[in-house]
Amino acid sequence: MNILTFRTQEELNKAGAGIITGLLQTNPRAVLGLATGSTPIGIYRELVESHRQGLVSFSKATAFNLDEYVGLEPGHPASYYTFMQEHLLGLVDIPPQQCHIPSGIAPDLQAECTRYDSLLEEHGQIDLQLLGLGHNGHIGFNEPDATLEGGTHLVELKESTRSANARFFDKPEQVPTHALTMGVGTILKAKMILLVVRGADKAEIVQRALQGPITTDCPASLLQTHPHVVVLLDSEAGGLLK
Ligand SMILES: O=P(O)(O)OC[C@H]1O[C@](O)(CO)[C@@H](O)[C@@H]1O
Repeated sequence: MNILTFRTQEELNKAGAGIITGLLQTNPRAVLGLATGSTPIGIYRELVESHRQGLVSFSKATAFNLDEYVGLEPGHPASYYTFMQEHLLGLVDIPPQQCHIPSGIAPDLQAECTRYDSLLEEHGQIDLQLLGLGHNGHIGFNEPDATLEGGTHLVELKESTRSANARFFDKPEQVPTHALTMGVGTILKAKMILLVVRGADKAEIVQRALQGPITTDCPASLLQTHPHVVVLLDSEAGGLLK
């Protein structure tokens, strides 16, 4: 595991975008696993800028998003579909048919999970999986539990996750109770994982995830078993590392 700590958000954003740009320059057909939340926004901003400057193209890449809320139409302002359109996918040259995200409004959610896994399977391995980290150690929406799922599945969100994400909604009660998420098995199958964490409020979970016991109580701790993880931290998030 390669842990890099940055003094400024700008340096961190440029480093993250540089890794993704470098991958696309050597492998334009790369399969990217993408994340939502506040954490990747600055990296996406840098990628959009690099694309504007003609330094990187997404035209042959494929994107798979980690997760989506159940019950939100793609056009809902807080859906992860909208998030990705506004922050990256709608701003670069990736064709829409190469962008995938689970549908949270599918009439049969189990069938939707199976469809998403089949699509992932067809594309082989994800080349680079970008991840943020939940305060409770979740990756994607894989919440702490006695067991974790390998493939895409329906998850009931923890109250702490719902309140952490309430800032994206008008009222806290509008935060959906459930989501579809890629499983930990799919995440760990990626060739490379880029975990990004910012802020003092995540320093404790960063320490547990990267240096604590490997346990399903902290899903991100399973990343310790992966052969190629790069972690980008700001100095606050890395403040409790030993
Ligand atoms: O980056 P944030 O907003 O702190 O969110 C943390 C994590 O929770 C999620 O929003 C749930 O999937 C992730 O996308 C994100 O990595």
